Amino acid sequence: MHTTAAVEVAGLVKRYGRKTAVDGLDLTVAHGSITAVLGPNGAGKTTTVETCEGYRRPDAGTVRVLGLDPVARAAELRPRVGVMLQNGGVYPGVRAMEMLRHTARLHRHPLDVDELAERLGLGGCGRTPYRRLSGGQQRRLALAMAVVGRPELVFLDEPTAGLDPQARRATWELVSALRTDGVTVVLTTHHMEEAEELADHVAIVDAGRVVAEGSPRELCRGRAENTLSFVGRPGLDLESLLKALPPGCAVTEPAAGSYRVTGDVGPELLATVTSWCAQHGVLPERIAIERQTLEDVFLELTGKELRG
Ligand SMILES: Nc1ncnc2c1ncn2[C@@H]1O[C@H](COP(=O)(O)OP(=O)(O)OP(=O)(O)O)[C@@H](O)[C@H]1O
Repeated sequence: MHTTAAVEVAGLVKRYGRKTAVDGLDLTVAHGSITAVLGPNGAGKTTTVETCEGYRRPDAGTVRVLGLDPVARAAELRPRVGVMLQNGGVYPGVRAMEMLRHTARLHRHPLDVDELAERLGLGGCGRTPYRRLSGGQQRRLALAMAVVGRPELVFLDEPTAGLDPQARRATWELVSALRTDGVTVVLTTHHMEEAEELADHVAIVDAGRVVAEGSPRELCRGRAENTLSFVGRPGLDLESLLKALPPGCAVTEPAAGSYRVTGDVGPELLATVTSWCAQHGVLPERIAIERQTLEDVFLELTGKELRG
């Protein structure tokens, strides 16, 4: 059992000159989980991740990674933490597989390099110099380098930016497999469906702070826009239906015979409503479900206008 979190960020402040990039950010990442950090351009995601990686010193607040200070204990953390930077960090003339083999040799028990390359679709470009790889190939190589040493924790900064659908799928499978192996993953992304598909925990960052967090379902749950509607005979006993529903739900009949249930709309709620209908001899027609997606929640929290 772990007694501390894999990553603990408390009150982090980071400034570049007069610009405050991170402004009192708190984040706790549980061991063995996948945490997605979302936020508009310039929200402070990369700065936060780079501080956790030990590349930047906090101006205020504390950062602990696997219980250690990432700057002071960088040497201890290096073999335990995998890092995928947004921009390569690879010498441009080096061939892809040479780079991966070199990185593998720095670790005691690396993954099988050829298998990993094959899995990420890098098999065909192993002899290509880094600078001639496509943007997507460079990202996949960076991902391979981050995980080849079997780290306990990996930071992935926009791992699927610019990837085609197949490569994105392969990346998702690799990230899921890391969780199965007990690896903790922290990733930043602009793809809401990526966070919904992969993340156990999502932190939405805006203007250098976490403005909302929770599982994707928690973040979308319980909003007025989550509704289940159906049509039945007019004048159903709304109080009786409400009693059957979990706490936090509401039922209305906005027009005669037209019903609206709001709350945590999921499979359980649908089953409860239809079973109540069956018990009361009602055949619900035109059942429709509307749920807020993570993207709706994100836009609601961070605004719809473009940021500079
Ligand atoms: N080295 C730097 N020097 C000066 N300002 C910087 C530097 N790096 C980042 N910034 C500024 O700090 C703010 C946060 O940047 P950061 O890269 O952390 O955001 P981000 O959320 O990762 O954005 P994106 O989604 O565009 O990658 C931005 O306003 C950016 O312009």
